Amino acid sequence: MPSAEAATVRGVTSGADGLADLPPSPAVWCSGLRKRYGRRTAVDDVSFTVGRGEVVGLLGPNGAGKTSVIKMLLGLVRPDAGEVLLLGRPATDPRSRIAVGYLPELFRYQPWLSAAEVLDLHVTLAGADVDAAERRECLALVGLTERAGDRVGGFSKGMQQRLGLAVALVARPELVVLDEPTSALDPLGRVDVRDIVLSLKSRGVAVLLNSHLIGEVERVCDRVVILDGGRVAASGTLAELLGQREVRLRLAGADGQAEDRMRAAGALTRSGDWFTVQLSSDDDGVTVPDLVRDLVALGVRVHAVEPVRISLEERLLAVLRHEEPAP
Ligand SMILES: Nc1ncnc2c1ncn2[C@@H]1O[C@H](COP(=O)(O)OP(=O)(O)OP(=O)(O)O)[C@@H](O)[C@H]1O
Repeated sequence: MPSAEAATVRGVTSGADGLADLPPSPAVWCSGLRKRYGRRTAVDDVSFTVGRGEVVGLLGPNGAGKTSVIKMLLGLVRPDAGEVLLLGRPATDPRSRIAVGYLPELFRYQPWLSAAEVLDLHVTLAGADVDAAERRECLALVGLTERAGDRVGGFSKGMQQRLGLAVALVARPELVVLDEPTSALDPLGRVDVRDIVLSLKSRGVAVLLNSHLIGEVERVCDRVVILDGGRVAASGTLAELLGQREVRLRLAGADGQAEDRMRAAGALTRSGDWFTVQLSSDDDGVTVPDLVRDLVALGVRVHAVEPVRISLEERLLAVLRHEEPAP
């Protein structure tokens, strides 16, 4: 039983004083989301969760339904069916969105206001207690310190997207929803967003990230939900989706005994001083460390240990081309 469920059961069975043991509600919980536009089904029976402090990537081709799902989560589009809980409250309750930051796919801010004034406006709208120093820090985080007093009407698209990110972050959210946050950003800006997402995660803030930049998703996300034709085509942790199929070892002094030990871990191939061991799909994560320990004990010098797994891009393409069964 997953630990969260176990904790829930503990909390319920241990009576009133066990309430403190209850795990916090997920940042996002949605079940059976469905949306049709005319005769077109945009979203069909979509369910997933984003845990507290978890970074979840939403992937899928154009028109897969990613933005429609995000809008339904945030109450911007009414689902035809399904339920949403945000930070433990039904999404139909406006209070569910108090601690949610959102960067929309299409962002536009009041062109007559300065960047600092846009932030002030959003702090007021959120009813948050964020002092002037913290607002300045937020603009600094997205690289807009120099432009804080400039009118947004004169901003480039990338600068407006950076401002949108500051708007999403300024009221100290517990959940941040980013819909293609780097679509207008230069490579440095993309790295900034990656760092910001990782820093949110380290502070326990949950992030739902919709991005076509698969490398970005692979670097920052704990879990991925792949949508295709409005449905969840695959979902899971990166380890579940990508697996660890092989390990490559560069060894010196590997004799027959060392090769036998490697064969015990999986099928072995050799090219010079590189050895590749195929791992079994139900490997519980101890095979490689145990193997390295035993090789060292046999007097082998271990120069390199490289896990080999498919990239998220390869996995995504395989799922979308129906080449592999979805996990
Ligand atoms: N307001 C709308 N009216 C009619 N159809 C819509 C509307 N919004 C979305 N759709 C349709 O719903 C489907 C899903 O669109 P959505 O924008 O959710 O996809 P997406 O996965 O975010 O795509 P992209 O990666 O191109 O941004 C598409 O077929 C789209 O044409």
